[in-house]
Amino acid sequence: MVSNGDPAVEKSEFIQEIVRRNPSCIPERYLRREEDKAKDVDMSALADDIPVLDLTLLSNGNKEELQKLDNACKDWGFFQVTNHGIAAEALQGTKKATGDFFNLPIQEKTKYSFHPEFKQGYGQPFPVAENEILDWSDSLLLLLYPSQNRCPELWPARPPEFRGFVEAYSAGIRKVTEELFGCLSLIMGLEKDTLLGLHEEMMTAMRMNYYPLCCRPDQVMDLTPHTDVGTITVLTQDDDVTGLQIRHNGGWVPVEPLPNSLVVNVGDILEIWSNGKYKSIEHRAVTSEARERISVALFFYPNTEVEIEPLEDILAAQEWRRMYKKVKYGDYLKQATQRRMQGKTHILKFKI
Ligand SMILES: O=C(O)CCC(=O)C(=O)O
Ligand SMILES: [Fe+2]
Repeated sequence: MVSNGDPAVEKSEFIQEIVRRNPSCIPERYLRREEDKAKDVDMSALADDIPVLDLTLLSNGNKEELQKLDNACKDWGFFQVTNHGIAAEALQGTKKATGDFFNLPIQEKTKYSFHPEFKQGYGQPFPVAENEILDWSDSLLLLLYPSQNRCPELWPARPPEFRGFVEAYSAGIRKVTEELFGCLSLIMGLEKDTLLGLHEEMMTAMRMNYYPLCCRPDQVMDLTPHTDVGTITVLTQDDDVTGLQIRHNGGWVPVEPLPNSLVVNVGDILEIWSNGKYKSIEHRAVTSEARERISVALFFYPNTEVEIEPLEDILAAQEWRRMYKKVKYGDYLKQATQRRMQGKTHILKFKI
């Protein structure tokens, strides 16, 4: 019996609090279904095949590396990036500040509780249906760019270095992202500044994920399988605990942390712009060890007024038909945030 049946515990919104009160309790609402577990196909043997790219080579126009980027986006939708120019101290400091925030007393953290109107803050960002199984994670979501989307009152004051790290880290990751969009534009046969320009104003949101330890990690899901709804996502994760898994050939492949590297994935909008050439891949978080884990994801997405559809130049160069309808990004985002992330459900609505 893993659930202790205490209704006060079962209603708590923060899994970290539930674990703190009783580390051996797994409330019913967090237990995975047996039939879902039975569908898991372990493909960890392929972990070493997930591409690792060198950003300096990419930026210098190295043909072989650019070809690897093209293959990575086509075949995996995920890759790791080294030589990206972000100092190890900035990466480690951001993760440490994230951990320090989550380790504050709950009364301190709830000062930054999720604000439904501003759509950011600490806590569950999506409405959850009564019968839905909950994820074994808590998160802090902050909208960073454009700066008028910021809610300074939802930026934690503790630890004191939190704000400085987020500012420096997100500025560094935006530069990496701009560089990647330049390289992607070139390999898609477009002008170098096309993809960045298509955003009109590149928006950025940051989700800090905290996965508390679990006495029976096999019984829970840290983060439900989903795709990201922007153009690309750049993530930094703990160096010494594997948790992120990606869908590949019907199974799940772990993304083994490569210290001080970044994990990048294709989001739904890049899949649409490329008319399906690049894939927004389902991913999830699980832990096989009784360990806590942290990840920090930066999501990049276009201005909400931008009309999203397969690019004309791409269609002209492809042998297959147009695969997605036109949609205003704000409408895409609205339908995607009305319910919890789940599989590829959002993009499927716009498939022709
Ligand atoms: O924690 C991870 O590695 C994955 C996080 C993620 O997929 C997300 O925040 O969208
Ligand atoms: Fe994600």
